Amino acid sequence: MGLFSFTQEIAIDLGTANTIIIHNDKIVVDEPSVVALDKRTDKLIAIGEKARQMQGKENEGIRTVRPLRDGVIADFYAAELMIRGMIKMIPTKNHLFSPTLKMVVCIPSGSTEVEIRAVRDSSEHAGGREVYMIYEPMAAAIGIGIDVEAPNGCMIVDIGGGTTEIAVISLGGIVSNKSIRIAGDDLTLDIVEYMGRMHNIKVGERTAELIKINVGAALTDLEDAPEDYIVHGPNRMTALPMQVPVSYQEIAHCLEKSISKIEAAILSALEQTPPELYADIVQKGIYLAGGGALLRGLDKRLTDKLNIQFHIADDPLRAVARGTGIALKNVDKFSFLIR
Ligand SMILES: Nc1ncnc2c1ncn2[C@@H]1O[C@H](COP(=O)(O)OP(=O)(O)OP(=O)(O)O)[C@@H](O)[C@H]1O
Repeated sequence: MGLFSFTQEIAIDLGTANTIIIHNDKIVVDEPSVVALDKRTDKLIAIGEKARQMQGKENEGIRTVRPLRDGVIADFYAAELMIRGMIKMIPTKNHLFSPTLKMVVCIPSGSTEVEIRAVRDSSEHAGGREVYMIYEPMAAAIGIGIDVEAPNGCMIVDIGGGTTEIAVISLGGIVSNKSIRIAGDDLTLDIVEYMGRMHNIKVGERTAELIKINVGAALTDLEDAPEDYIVHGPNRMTALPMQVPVSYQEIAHCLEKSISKIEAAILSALEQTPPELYADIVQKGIYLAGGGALLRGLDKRLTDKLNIQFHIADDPLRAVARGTGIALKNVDKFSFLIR
């Protein structure tokens, strides 16, 4: 290394929907996991929010790409450009020399060897010299503030964009885990399909996501009910503009099937949990993390259905990133990090 080389330590929550980077205990990047590329040359045009704004509005020369699908890298080239570009967004005092990167990156607990390799390769190509990986539910648990090394079982349900990860953690390891490819993005697609079928209105994924955020619900009877949300878009048949008020009750119906699948996966994970750990989980409750945890009434629905208390993590969209940041400071201590 040269005389002026310095090490920058970063933690990356590389998500299907959002990527968050932590540096010096602070969130320095929080952007949608999207890149816009020149169709002809494959050159990078925009990253993150700027690229997201181009989604669905591309002209002939531009394509937007989400490099991750279902929690894993689906497009290596785009993933590398995205990681590199987001690292460049980190405000740094020293612009003259590029730093040596020490990174902790989180990966879905169901990742195959090939998928883990893909994250490592992309991180190294983006400048990582020392790359550690951590499983997402472990990072979520640490981010929630759980002592993951204690001889106590805890269950984390992390509902992200592409995957729902359900894991039981004890003594610094994942005892059992279940990862299903039904999560926030599937709920969004349910809404796209529903709006077309029931209201004859064509909506894109961004509008459907806004519907989910504004009136998405897991119960048809909410104590704190949101007002109807007005959706604007073209009629599917006539292409004329229309506006439709949507209530949370109808969105709860529309999401029912996917939520039931998440519920069934949690139940099956509980069935596979060893009895001693099961008792700990019943006593402490189950923790919900990831953006999906924000769906109205989900915690209540699960609590009532399974008769175990569900707790929503503080700022659930950032729990995994917070935990990854803590792991970064403890790379010598946490033996469960993948080197
Ligand atoms: N208020 C909300 N209500 C419901 N869903 C929400 C809300 N806010 C965000 N989401 C959803 O959360 C998902 C993103 O969550 P998160 O950032 O935890 O996922 P990710 O880490 O990018 O994905 P993955 O873990 O699958 O790789 C998106 O599908 C988004 O639509």
